[in-house]
Amino acid sequence: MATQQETTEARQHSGVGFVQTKLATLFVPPHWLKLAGGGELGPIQVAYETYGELTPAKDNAIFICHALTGDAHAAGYYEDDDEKAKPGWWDDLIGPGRTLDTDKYFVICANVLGGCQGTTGPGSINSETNQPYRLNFPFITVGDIVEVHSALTRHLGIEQLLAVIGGSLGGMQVLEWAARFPKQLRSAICLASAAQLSAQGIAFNAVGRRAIKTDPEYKDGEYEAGAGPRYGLALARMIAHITYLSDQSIEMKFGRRLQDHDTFTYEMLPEVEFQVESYLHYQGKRFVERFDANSYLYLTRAMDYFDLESQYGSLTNALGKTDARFLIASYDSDWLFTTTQSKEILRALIECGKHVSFIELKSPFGHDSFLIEIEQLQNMITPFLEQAYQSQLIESAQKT
Ligand SMILES: CC(=O)SCCNC(=O)CCNC(=O)[C@H](O)C(C)(C)COP(=O)(O)OP(=O)(O)OC[C@H]1O[C@@H](n2cnc3c(N)ncnc32)[C@H](O)[C@@H]1OP(=O)(O)O
Ligand SMILES: N[C@@H](CCO)C(=O)O
Repeated sequence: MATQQETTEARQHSGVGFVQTKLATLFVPPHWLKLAGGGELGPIQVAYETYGELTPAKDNAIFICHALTGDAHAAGYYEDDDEKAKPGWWDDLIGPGRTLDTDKYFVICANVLGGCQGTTGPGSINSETNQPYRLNFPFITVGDIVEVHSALTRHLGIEQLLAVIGGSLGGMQVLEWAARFPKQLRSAICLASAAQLSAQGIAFNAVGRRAIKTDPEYKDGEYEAGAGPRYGLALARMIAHITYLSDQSIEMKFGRRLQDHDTFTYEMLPEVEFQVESYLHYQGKRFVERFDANSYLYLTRAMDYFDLESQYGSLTNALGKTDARFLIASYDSDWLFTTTQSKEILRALIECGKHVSFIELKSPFGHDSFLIEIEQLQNMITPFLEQAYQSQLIESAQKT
């Protein structure tokens, strides 16, 4: 077994090595963020990480938009991580020589507005009352989330991003970014996402929220930090997690196998008989350790509200103003964000004459494939980014 020192050294020399989360304070009053749902918010603290170096021309930046429960920690390790800690959630894709090659690109990832991993959200202190916002936090939309990311990009001195990339809720942000700030991105990669959350998606979110709100520990959102509706939040995650899997992956991983015994117990307790039950309980338990219930309510609502077509009149109106090149990818086993939904985006982009590539990737892993199928992502994204990078270099050379 590796010693602590060996583990530390191995981490320091793998990928981007040790990283730190940074904080930016934006929308300092009177420059409030005007929210889509009405009202305004400020100041807003944003937790973000960067990997690689920004060029003097500030033309090599890539922004990663994370999904529902992700965070700014996309790559590397923190120096004080314990031995069991895993690297950032997309570590295999980010680093020297990797797809988001930090020898070449400056990669940014920020926690979303409304989140609970450093960016202002319902658990943050409202500077006007000195109390956590809790349910006094205003309703937010994907548009508001993108406003904050866009402001962070400008705060870092970057006028135009080489690429914006994200899966699921992250993909919604990519589309919204192209619609809202069409000139701020040169290319856009939208994975396992859609231009609107389906009715089925809203339905699952509704059940999750109900699980949280009916937990007696929810206390109308007035629970103390570190406490709260653990049972309801775990249940919400268990339900949601099923939607991130596929029938095939559940069969593959667990089938009907039993967890700790060879025959049925014919007992109601302990509750865990099958491996899949144990797995879901584990996913629920892990989730409660890292996520806040009020954030979950606000962010799932933001997803429910997302509908580019109704917001901009049509998808072509929404996506017609940008000159960005698009890469759209869906997964054949994803029943939460389907290929049909990705094709709606594709159709609109073709209709308005945009440069777009589309692929339906084959994977048994359902919606979460974009977190798991790293090799596929490498094969698809590396050349797409290289092309964006080269065309940028040519354009810059022509200008000088
Ligand atoms: C997208 C963003 O922006 S970031 C947010 C992404 N992160 C998350 O969603 C965190 C939650 N994690 C996950 O959803 C998944 O682990 C993924 C998608 C990240 C990776 O998927 P996979 O590699 O297929 O892992 P899988 O879903 O099989 O889970 C493995 C875990 O289940 C545990 N497990 C497997 N079988 C069982 C079982 N029968 N009983 C209990 N636990 C089990 C494993 O021990 C392992 O635990 P660990 O994560 O502590 O190491
Ligand atoms: N499993 C990922 C993707 C959900 O869309 C998450 O929790 O963020």
